[in-house]
Amino acid sequence: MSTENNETGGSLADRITKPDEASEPATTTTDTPTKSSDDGAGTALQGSALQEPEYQVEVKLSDLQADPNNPLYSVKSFEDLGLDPRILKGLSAMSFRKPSKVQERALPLLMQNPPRNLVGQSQSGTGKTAAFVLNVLSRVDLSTEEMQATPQALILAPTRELARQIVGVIQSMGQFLDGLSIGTAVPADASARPTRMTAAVVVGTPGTVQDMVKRRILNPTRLKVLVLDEADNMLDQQGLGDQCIRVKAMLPRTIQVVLFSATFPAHVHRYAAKFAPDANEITLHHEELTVEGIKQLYMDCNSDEEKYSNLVQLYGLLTVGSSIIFVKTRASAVEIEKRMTAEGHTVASLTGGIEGSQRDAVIDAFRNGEAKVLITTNVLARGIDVSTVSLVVNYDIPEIMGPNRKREPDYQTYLHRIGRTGRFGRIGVAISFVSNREEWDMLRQIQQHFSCQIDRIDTSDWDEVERMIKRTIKNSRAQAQFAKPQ
Ligand SMILES: Nc1ncnc2c1ncn2[C@@H]1O[C@H](COP(=O)(O)OP(=O)(O)OP(=O)(O)O)[C@@H](O)[C@H]1O
Repeated sequence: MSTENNETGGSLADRITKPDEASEPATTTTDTPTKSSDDGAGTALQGSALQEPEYQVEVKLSDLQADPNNPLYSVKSFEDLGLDPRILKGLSAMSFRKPSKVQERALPLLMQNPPRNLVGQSQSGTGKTAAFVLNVLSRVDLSTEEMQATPQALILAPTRELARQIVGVIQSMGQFLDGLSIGTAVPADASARPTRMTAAVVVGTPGTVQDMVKRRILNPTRLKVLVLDEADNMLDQQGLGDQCIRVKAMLPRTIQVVLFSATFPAHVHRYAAKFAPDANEITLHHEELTVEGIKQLYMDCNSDEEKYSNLVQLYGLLTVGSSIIFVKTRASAVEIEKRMTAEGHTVASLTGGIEGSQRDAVIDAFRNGEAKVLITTNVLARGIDVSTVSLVVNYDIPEIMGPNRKREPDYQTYLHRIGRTGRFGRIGVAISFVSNREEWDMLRQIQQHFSCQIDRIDTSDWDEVERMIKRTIKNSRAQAQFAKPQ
């Protein structure tokens, strides 16, 4: 086991656009599991099966899961992991046939008694959510009505979109557990009134949860599991980190602390070890972090205006599946959306600047395929799982301000952004736009840091660009169809 080295330090304040506001009133919706929902990876998987026949993923998956070098590989079955039969039924309903590597390794460590803390790392899209959700569902006591209404597990995520997605996964996985209710604690619209949290599993953003505990509408005394998803971001980002520490200070001392992320830069890893003392660890080298199924490309643009015209040229390709365009600021997301819409293209945008219910409507439309091109900031860089995303565009290279106010690549965010495609064995394309020397240097550093290849797209022949990208996206489908069971 080893940890990452040579990570850039510095504040991550710029990485996520206003993910949560402690001062905003909380929304506390409580859900009971149903066989489908409009949010969450479980649904995305079932939903995508409607658009892409299931075998296209299944056939490829079984090959990948049989390769010991693949992060999706496992020796054991879910049955071998000692899960409750009702949970196994939930997994089967979601078409989860075999655990991934991180699920196989993490679950025995998470489920051991007495409980031990865990710091777990695994590549984007390899099933970390299921790893912590299965532990949570295995540990909650639903034997009485009183316990069913008592918060026992708390899962914190950096954004409302990710919190809602995790709720969707728990609903799907726990659909056969009688009496399971799941509460969502995310910032509410100004008009909403917070209500008492009466769910066994609570998923929320740190500021809102902190606020609810303070107001005594969330009783923390019976909590036995605390999960931080995207833990490096949660602990390192200004504001979020403080909120997480304050929330933890209000919880029982014996609580099991579980931290998951695809990235744990060295300085956060040291800190994580304090937040989750004596933890078991699953870690990766940073060279191991890129996902094989994601083809990384870049495009030379001579100016900002050329970035825009290249994006418009790409529009036909962006709608082959679904696409996410990452930009640096809220203002440019809105501006590009307006401009493209005025020119007759159908695009949506989601930033931290819009109200919660509107954000929910945009992400839901993107999940169900109504909106196929989404322009966003780093607010959606992490965790979002929409299996139909085949193309990610870094309109602006993710960067942070390093020492001496020098622009430096934001390695973690690059990895999380491109990881919105190529999920759980799927193939995807990530294109980064480079419009000046500094951006070019940053891209080169990213390539060196992850020891990965980022190929140039020659934009002198757009027909060839189109053919090349389509070939890459479609190759996976062709292979899968070729192997279609008769
Ligand atoms: N064992 C499994 N079999 C089939 N599909 C799975 C399995 N585990 C997870 N998945 C699917 O894989 C996708 C990615 O999972 P998940 O969102 O948990 O990834 P992650 O590791 O948390 O990624 P990120 O680092 O980007 O947050 C989801 O659509 C999920 O439903």
